[in-house]
Amino acid sequence: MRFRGESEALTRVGNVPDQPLDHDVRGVLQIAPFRRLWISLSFSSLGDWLGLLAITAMAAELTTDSSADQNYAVAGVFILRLIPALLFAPIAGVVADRLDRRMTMVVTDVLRAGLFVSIPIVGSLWWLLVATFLIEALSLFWIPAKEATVPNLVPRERLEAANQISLVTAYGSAPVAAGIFTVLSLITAALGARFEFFVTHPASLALWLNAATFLFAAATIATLEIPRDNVERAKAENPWRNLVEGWKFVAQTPVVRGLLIGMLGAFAAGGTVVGLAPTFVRGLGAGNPGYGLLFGAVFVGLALGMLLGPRLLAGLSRRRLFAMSIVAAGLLLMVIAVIPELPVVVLFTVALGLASGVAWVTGYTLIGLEVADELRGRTFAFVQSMVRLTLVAVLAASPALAGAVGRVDFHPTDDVTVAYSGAAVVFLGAGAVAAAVGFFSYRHMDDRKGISLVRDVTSALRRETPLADPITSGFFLAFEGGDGAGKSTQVARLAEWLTARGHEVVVTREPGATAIGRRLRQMLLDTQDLGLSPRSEALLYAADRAQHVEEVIRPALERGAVVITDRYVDSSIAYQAAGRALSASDIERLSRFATRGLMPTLTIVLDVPPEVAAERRLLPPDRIESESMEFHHRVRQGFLDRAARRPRAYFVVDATKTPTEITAAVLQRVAQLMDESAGAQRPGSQQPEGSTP
Ligand SMILES: Nc1ncnc2c1ncn2[C@@H]1O[C@H](COP(=O)(O)OP(=O)(O)O)[C@@H](O)[C@H]1O
Ligand SMILES: Cc1cn([C@H]2C[C@H](O)[C@@H](COP(=O)(O)OP(=O)(O)O)O2)c(=O)[nH]c1=O
Ligand SMILES: [Mg+2]
Repeated sequence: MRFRGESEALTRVGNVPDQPLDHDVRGVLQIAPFRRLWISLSFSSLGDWLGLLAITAMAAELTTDSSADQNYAVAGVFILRLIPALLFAPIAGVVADRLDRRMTMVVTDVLRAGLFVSIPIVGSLWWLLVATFLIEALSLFWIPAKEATVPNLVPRERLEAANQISLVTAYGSAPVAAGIFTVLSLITAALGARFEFFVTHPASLALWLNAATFLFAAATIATLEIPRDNVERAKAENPWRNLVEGWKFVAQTPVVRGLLIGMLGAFAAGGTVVGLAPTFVRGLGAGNPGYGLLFGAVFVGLALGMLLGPRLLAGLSRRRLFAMSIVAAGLLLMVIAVIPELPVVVLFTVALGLASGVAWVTGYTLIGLEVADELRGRTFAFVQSMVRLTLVAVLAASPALAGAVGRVDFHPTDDVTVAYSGAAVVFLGAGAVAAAVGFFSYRHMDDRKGISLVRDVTSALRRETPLADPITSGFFLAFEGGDGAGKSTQVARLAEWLTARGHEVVVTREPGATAIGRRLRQMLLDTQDLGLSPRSEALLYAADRAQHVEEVIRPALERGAVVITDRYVDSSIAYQAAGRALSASDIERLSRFATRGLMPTLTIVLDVPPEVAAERRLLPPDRIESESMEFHHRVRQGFLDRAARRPRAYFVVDATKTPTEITAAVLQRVAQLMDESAGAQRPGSQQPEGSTP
């Protein structure tokens, strides 16, 4: 069963955004409503960190008996912060989608402020734990409401910049909070001389300041207008159905599933690193300073990745970028595990942080771009709860696993021994898992199947227009060969056969299939010598082709038609590159620019010696036909070389045979191709029933 509104629930952008993503940070902050949300977010994240510091400090103070008890109290705080996610996240998602998101944020902020104020006043450990649990539960309602709101305030092309700012602010406020906490501790000490209360409750100031940040955040949000789409749809059903619908959506939508799996892989690996970093560093023979260095490296990398990564690869499909960065993070973790040298480890850790930062930002952006408003809250809530669940599981399991593995000695040669700690071995495994998961997620949601990743990445780095989305419907066949090889004859026969089999067939040619193209054709084939230079000739053919693809070929393929073109890119390679001796790679680049990378499924080359072809000619020769025999020999070789390089995409026929023989060979090959692709369940391909031979 498919999810009811899948096509509407996904707001499809296409992987190559129509408008390039705009990473101008100042620009996005000029959007007043987003700026207000961001200010509020900055204050509440500052408050969050401050609260975490204050609460853990207070938990330790309230349990003065023994250091073991203190550890338990602190661990208890962490566990209490994670548990609500499991219980409430799904409900929080439904709330974020059904209710007014602004009200949700304001109410949760005010309630959190109240709880923070109450902690030092009640002053007991049990209340501290209860309040922590409640605060975390409230945050769970606040987060999906906030995440789902960002795409409503910011135009799509600025969404990624908005996410970058939000994430960097959320994590960047941690050191600021630590600084404030230290200052507050000093003030508290001074106040303690006059008021007994501050001696017994040293974390109170931090908690109250924290409460103030939440009140401020609430006041800021209260003034915000949040436009919503389609809330009515979510409200039309009962909450229970909303919940089930949210789960189904996540489980049945490939992008979201791929995203979730990728994020879980990344967080599992990340959790392992956090949990085992101290042991791992000890295994390297580096103590606390090494640990600090490694932590710093992760944060520097994360910040770099969040800020620079998306900009560096602005033109790349976000789905590809997301999965790729998770694979990279996994591989980097494996490298870190096997090289037991601190400087190398630190360097790779920066890279690891970078890859994770990119994955994080793009993951959020993808949800914002591709999930429709009324399901977004539930999607974010789901991601949140799964991430936390994974973290708890991994944090609990990885130390035990590392202990069970123990030290492993590796002997590259007889007299050399490299010792690996259990932590290193677990890192290796976690890295492999993350890489595999990233690869799986890539396969799952790749939206540019058929376009090489390397190609996409290089053109993104070079700031070239990315190749267009691959065509997944219709069939694209090209006939190539010298003048008089018999192309027009064969095109007509193939078209007739395909039409008889029930296909919509579009027959077209180059140059001159469009109004612009016909004018270009006149210039190109005029026998009167206008002194056209080879480069300008190449550009005119490319201009004709660009118009041809845009006006004729792409629309027909999108309808699911079979397009047969008499000449295409290979003619330019053969005539302009091989014939006119221009650079083949220049011509190739020019053609890619003109076609945005659209290539035929199959190219049929009719191969004939130019002398034979010239004898078939009935009309007087045009400008190109008038070229020398050497020229036409080079052209012929140009076609054959090209076909030899990618034999699977070409079918070379000896065109000295009779037309009937050639047709038979061509029909057989085309029928085979269509059967193959019908077997491969190519979406949209027209395969009328009863037409298989
Ligand atoms: N296999 C063949 N053997 C002999 N003559 C052919 C063959 N195919 C086509 N012809 C003839 O050669 C001439 C050029 O054919 P055409 O299909 O227009 O070639 P192209 O489109 O490649 O220039 C036409 O007069 C056509 O009837
Ligand atoms: C499409 C294309 C054609 N040409 C030349 C080849 C042909 O001589 C001419 C097109 O003429 P046309 O009469 O359409 O071809 P044919 O004689 O094979 O039926 O343009 C190029 O040089 N470069 C190209 O990219
Ligand atoms: Mg022809």
